[in-house]
Amino acid sequence: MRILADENMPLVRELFEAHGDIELRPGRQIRAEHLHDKEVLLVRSVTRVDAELLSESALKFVGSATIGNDHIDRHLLQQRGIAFANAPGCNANAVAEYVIACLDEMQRRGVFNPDQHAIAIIGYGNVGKRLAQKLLALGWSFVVHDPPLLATGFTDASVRFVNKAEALQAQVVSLHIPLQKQEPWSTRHWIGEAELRDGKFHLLLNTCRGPVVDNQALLQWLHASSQHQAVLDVWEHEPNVDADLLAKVAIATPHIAGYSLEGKTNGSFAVYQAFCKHFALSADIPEHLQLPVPARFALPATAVSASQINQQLLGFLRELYLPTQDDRRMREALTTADDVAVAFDLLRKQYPVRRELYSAVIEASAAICACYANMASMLPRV
Ligand SMILES: NC(=O)c1ccc[n+]([C@@H]2O[C@H](COP(=O)([O-])OP(=O)(O)OC[C@H]3O[C@@H](n4cnc5c(N)ncnc54)[C@H](O)[C@@H]3O)[C@@H](O)[C@H]2O)c1
Ligand SMILES: O=C(O)[C@H](O)[C@H](O)COP(=O)(O)O
Repeated sequence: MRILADENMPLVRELFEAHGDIELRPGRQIRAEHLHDKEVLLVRSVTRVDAELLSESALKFVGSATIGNDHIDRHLLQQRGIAFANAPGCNANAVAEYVIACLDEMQRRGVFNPDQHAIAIIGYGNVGKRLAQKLLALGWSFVVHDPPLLATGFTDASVRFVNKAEALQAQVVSLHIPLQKQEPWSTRHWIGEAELRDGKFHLLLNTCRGPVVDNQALLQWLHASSQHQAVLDVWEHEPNVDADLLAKVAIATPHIAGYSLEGKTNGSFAVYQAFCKHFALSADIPEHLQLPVPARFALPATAVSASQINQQLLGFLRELYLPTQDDRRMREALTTADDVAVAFDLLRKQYPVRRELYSAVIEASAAICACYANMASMLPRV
């Protein structure tokens, strides 16, 4: 079998080489002429899989090691009888930890106060649910907006669902919806001039897709008041980041919210398992490719109240991940770059190893475990 894969897919060679010849290329440079002799294409979000790319191909399987699918023409794949798999949920915990880490930083800067501010989670899918679990565990108040999910009959008594207007009355809005065109749930410029004018939120976090927010309207909103703050991991017209917007954003990162080692590796594993299923191959993942535990933390026996434990947990998260380091690297790289797009992609390609608190081991006394049973999502292996 001949396989073409994005070079930024971790473990791709180790996983797939037993099943065929693998050629690796930078995702943005994958072209139709590279596919004429391939049966399998493995991509990330930067490769548009459309009629132009598939014009010379006889592909049988396309895999995307991502949650988002907006770069894939799935209708076309279906028409052409090409199997497709992505990696739902692979980096959901990474994104949720990124959002908590950013809120923690905004709390430190006095922009976010969990005792006074509510967070609106927009989109209650894999990421939104993970984030909600962590907010519940931390005791930070939030509401949820996801009408397409409610339209399926979904219920969840642990959260409060609100309509869009009500969601935008929250002080903080965090976006976790797909970029999609289909009405009635189209999400391009879901936050635009009207939402920025009529909403009450003063802090906007976008970790889903750049075009979900009208970036020019956002820039004007940021100029209008120093109270208005934004955390952007994704950008309209990525990798061409607008320099004025970059300068005004509180925390800026190069589309890495999901780039924990776990998040990226899970993406490769999920695509590998779907590939094996499709071609009826054994899908065992060798033990030596499983990730080691990233860290062991101990909760002091003196931390008995919920707020003391929360502070400890946020401290552990800070030890594993500080979004301010990504922010600094991005500003340094982009403000000195001859070519912003190249610099943006290089930051992503050379992203340092980042591990999740979720896969750390946290030691705690039996009393804390009993009192904190509800913190399962923050304390996975007490
Ligand atoms: N920055 C990153 O690194 C990163 C990582 C992972 C995912 N993402 C993005 O985040 C998005 C969400 O991820 P997920 O895993 O939670 O996806 P998901 O598919 O599990 O959930 C998306 C949720 O959004 C809801 N939704 C769809 N349209 C909506 C609308 N118009 N209004 C309100 N809700 C709507 C859906 O009903 C669904 O529940 C992905 O599509 C991807 O684009 C970004
Ligand atoms: O949708 C996702 O899973 C992420 O946004 C995406 O995977 C980011 O990383 P990329 O595929 O661009 O490397």
